[in-house]
Amino acid sequence: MKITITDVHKRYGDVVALDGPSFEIPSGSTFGVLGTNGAGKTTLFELLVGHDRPDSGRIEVGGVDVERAGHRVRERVAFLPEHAGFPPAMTGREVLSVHARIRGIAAREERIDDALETVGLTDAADRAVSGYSNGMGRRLGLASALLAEPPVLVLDEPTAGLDPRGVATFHRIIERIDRETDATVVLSSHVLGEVERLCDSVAILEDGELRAVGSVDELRTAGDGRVTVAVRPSADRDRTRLLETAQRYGDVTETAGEIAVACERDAALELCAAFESDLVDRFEVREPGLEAAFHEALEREESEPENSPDEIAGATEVST
Ligand SMILES: Nc1ncnc2c1ncn2[C@@H]1O[C@H](COP(=O)(O)OP(=O)(O)OP(=O)(O)O)[C@@H](O)[C@H]1O
Repeated sequence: MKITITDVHKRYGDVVALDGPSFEIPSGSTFGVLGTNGAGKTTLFELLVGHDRPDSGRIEVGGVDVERAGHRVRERVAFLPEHAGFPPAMTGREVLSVHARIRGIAAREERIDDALETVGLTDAADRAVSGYSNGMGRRLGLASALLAEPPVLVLDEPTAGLDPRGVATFHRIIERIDRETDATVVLSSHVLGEVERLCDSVAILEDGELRAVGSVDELRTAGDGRVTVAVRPSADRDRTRLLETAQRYGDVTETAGEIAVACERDAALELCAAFESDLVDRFEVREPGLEAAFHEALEREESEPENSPDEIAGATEVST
């Protein structure tokens, strides 16, 4: 089901949470909403699922205005909020049973079994939720969202706070939903690698404004095309020499012991040759990706002089 967002504005007192983004989310796609902290992602989702109303502008799901649809929007859109809590003494199955009854879902037992199976909680279904891990709790929230077999599924930072195994499990579930259903999945994330892996298309928000929108491939290639050469020094004492070499070829950043050089593709080959191999422990050439496109989209639109690229990068909590 296609989603159309048109010139949506939302303020909370003096804070402008959304400042007129307009874009379309194609039917059946997996769509990522990326943005720095406070960019307006959750606000957009709250409006999209009908929990709140825009001050102006319009959001349509399958041609129906969300505001006018009122509570009937729930027939079209299911939501996994960032923080979902459940009564700890209930079992997972009991939680879903209550949710299904509240929503008037037919063939409840069958739907509950299907949802539990999709999120991999069949074996834990009859255990109390108090004994669930963080990841299991998130998966139970997703199962609840799936009960109504919604044409649109909105997931607010579905993997935030999960350990790597929990993240991988969640990715597999989303990929399965993508493969096996026609649902349009809209998710937000700070993790660019996750969006790159799961999503067909992406919108980048900052300060409530749309900075970029398009398919992941389009945004990747819209970047400056530079590759990143990443190396780890064999020993800490070799860092300075490697840094001196790297700086002759491109823009250098250092994180967690890794030296990363963003440079032209031709320069990358020369740089690889210039590094003295015995000084380098690990060596990798990374193709341009969404991360570069993301930073570029934010920097291109940067208008406030106090928002230096460093500050923006520092505020994004970006990881790959
Ligand atoms: N209920 C509210 N009352 C007041 N201000 C709010 C409220 N909800 C959001 N805001 C403000 O609106 C702006 C957008 O917030 P929002 O939560 O939508 O951003 P976000 O992109 O989801 O951020 P994060 O990645 O940190 O979750 C922020 O400045 C936030 O402080």
